Amino acid sequence: MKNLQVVEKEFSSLPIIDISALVSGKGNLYSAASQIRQACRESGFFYIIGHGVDENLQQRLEELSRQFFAQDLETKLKIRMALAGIAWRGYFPVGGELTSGKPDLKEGIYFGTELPDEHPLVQAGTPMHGANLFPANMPQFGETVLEYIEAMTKLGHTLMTGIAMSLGLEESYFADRYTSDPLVLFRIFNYPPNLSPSDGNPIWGVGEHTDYGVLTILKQDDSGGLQVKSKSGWVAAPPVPGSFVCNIGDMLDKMTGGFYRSTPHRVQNQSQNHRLSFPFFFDPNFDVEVKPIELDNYSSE
Ligand SMILES: O=C(O)CCC(=O)C(=O)O
Ligand SMILES: [Fe+2]
Repeated sequence: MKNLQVVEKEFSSLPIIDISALVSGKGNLYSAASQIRQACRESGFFYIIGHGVDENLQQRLEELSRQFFAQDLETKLKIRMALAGIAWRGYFPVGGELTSGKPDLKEGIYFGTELPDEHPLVQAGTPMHGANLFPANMPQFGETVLEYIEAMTKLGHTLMTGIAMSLGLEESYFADRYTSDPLVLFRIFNYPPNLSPSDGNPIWGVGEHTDYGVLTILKQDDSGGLQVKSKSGWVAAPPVPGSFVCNIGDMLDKMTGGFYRSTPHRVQNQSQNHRLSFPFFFDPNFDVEVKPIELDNYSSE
């Protein structure tokens, strides 16, 4: 999370970019790349459509997630984060996660690439590497999460080719240097309906923050509540059917010397329902050192 005092840019909405050419490798790849460039310069946020991620898989994931969170706390705590140690996986209850020191109004589960105990990195005690904690009473949940992680990892690689092209770099720039074995973090959050406090201070589902990594790809349900910080105020990022919301994290902001923006955002569930969201964080290989990207076209739009 970067220093939030950076100069914000003005924007009033987030663009919707059709990335089907990047996914298929056919058609006008440069049009998608130039739209990505503009979005990353302006707000660091954009919707994608034409991504090809199976709708049925997404529905199954959402349904199973609702079933998981609807269980009593004791059952959910059977996969609590403390049981996974440094692998950093499992369930945390409402109030169990803080943003800038304040508890968020959400519960959630952390997942990552599934690695068996015998894997050398797990044996070596590498942080964030290990087996997932899946609920034993819902066998389909684990399978579906792994299928989704696979689909999103593929999408992450595709988007990184688009981002490379958008910077005028060769398509494989990130794959060659940084993301051949990406660190992926997948979270599922459940934001309870927001019971407005009597003192008038809003309770945030997630307080204002920027994302740490390179790229975040977010699936959200139809509740709404995500807001992105523009110079003159907060811009809503409401659900758009069939889309994901993508945003740039601090690492890519740093790598481009701030040319691409890691923009503060926050969540408040103002609906009467439980809001589910599914952020997928696509980050560089765990042991790689991230360096500035030398570009000669930083100044041109
Ligand atoms: O739930 C959301 O819509 C966004 C969550 C988020 O910003 C994050 O996990 O970094
Ligand atoms: Fe975020």
